[in-house]
Amino acid sequence: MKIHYISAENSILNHFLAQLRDVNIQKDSMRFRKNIERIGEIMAYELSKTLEYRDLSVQTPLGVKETTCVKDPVVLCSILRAGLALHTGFMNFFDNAENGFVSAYRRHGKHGEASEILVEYQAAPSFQDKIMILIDPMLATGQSLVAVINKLLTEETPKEMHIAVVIAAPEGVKLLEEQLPDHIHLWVATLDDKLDDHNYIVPGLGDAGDLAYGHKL
Ligand SMILES: O=P(O)(O)OC[C@H]1O[C@H](OP(=O)(O)OP(=O)(O)O)[C@H](O)[C@@H]1O
Ligand SMILES: O=c1cc[nH]c(=O)[nH]1
Ligand SMILES: [Mg+2]
Repeated sequence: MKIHYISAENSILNHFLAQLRDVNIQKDSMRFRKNIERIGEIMAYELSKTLEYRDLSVQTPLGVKETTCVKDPVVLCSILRAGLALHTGFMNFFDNAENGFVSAYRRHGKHGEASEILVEYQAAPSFQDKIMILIDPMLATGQSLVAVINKLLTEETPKEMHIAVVIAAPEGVKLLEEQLPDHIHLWVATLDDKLDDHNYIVPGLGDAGDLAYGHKL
């Protein structure tokens, strides 16, 4: 897997990440969603630098400008729920992209123990031979992303596959490296220290889905 750590050099991205994590600022759910969206825009821009471009002639009122545009169709696909705000940020930049949505949740056993990840809902276009960007802000154990990708890749083969996450735990990065093909790109806004006993990222930010959309039952 090719891993790209976006906050390796200082930028305004760090302001948005700091606000996401801040236990007081993050209580403002509109700001929380907006900051995830802004990070999605930054990640989309960074990722766009690695894509292939084709020539384009643009007619202006005064002449013709030879320029370039993204060569291949892009499919943005996010994992519900927490992926939605990050998805909006990517969509703001890849405005012609097709869009897909999948669900992933952990089924708990009778005694509360965690079992397998179920990927049940899927509403997505074909991504055969396209640039596929899979979006989820939190990479904790990595099990949700592995389950989703294993299901998606049995159906079709994209030209390129990119995974975009905001905060990653080392445990999740390791699982993805072990389980996913080498050609996949992983884009990480920031890498944290570890997981806690409940598989939350430390220091992380808490529960991204709940902070963006409220507590679920
Ligand atoms: O790497 P993993 O250990 O699999 O965990 C990461 C998953 O957990 C979060 O979703 P969550 O299950 O909280 O759902 P939500 O978006 O509805 O809150 C997050 O958005 C990922 O999808
Ligand atoms: O820390 C975590 C781990 C998984 N999902 C979250 O929202 N936060
Ligand atoms: Mg959640």
